[in-house]
Amino acid sequence: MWKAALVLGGSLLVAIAAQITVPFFPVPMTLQMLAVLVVGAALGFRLGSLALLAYVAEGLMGLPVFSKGGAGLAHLFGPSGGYITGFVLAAAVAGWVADRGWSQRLLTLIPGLALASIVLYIPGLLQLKVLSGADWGQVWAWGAGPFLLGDSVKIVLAALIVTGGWSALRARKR
Ligand SMILES: O=C(O)CCCC[C@@H]1SC[C@@H]2NC(=O)N[C@@H]21
Repeated sequence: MWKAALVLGGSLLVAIAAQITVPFFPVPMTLQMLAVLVVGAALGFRLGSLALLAYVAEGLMGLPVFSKGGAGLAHLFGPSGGYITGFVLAAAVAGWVADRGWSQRLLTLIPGLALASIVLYIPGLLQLKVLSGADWGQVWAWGAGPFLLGDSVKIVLAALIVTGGWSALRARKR
């Protein structure tokens, strides 16, 4: 029961983060990546992946959980939809990293979350490339360049939130 609550709670966190946007074209700046990394690293591979699969299922059922209240197959296969596929993969990688005990220390979690973020970008950029037919320079300028600095901050923030959360839990148990 509590596992279902964690999965649904994780998907809700990503849905809320999707509504905090800065309108870049054709891919918006959002807080989803921060939420995805926190959910994956906090819940681990199995529950983290399930939370993001639940998120995608909610969007496909018509709930306005994607960026700017988006939903449905058209959004998933639209210009920013590849990143949504990437979110599932990134949560899985962040969870895999956590399952190895690397979410206890910033020194191991930050590189792990950076790897998850690279994995997130692969389907995002590939889908943008296929849909737009633009050259890779343009795809990079639309889909990666404007976000690299902000997303680096999100990686560090996510690592601070997760390691801080575990420290607080350990302190309470003592
Ligand atoms: O439409 C959606 O719901 C997905 C939006 C994806 C936005 C991507 S995630 C990686 C990069 N960082 C951002 O802040 N925006 C893009």
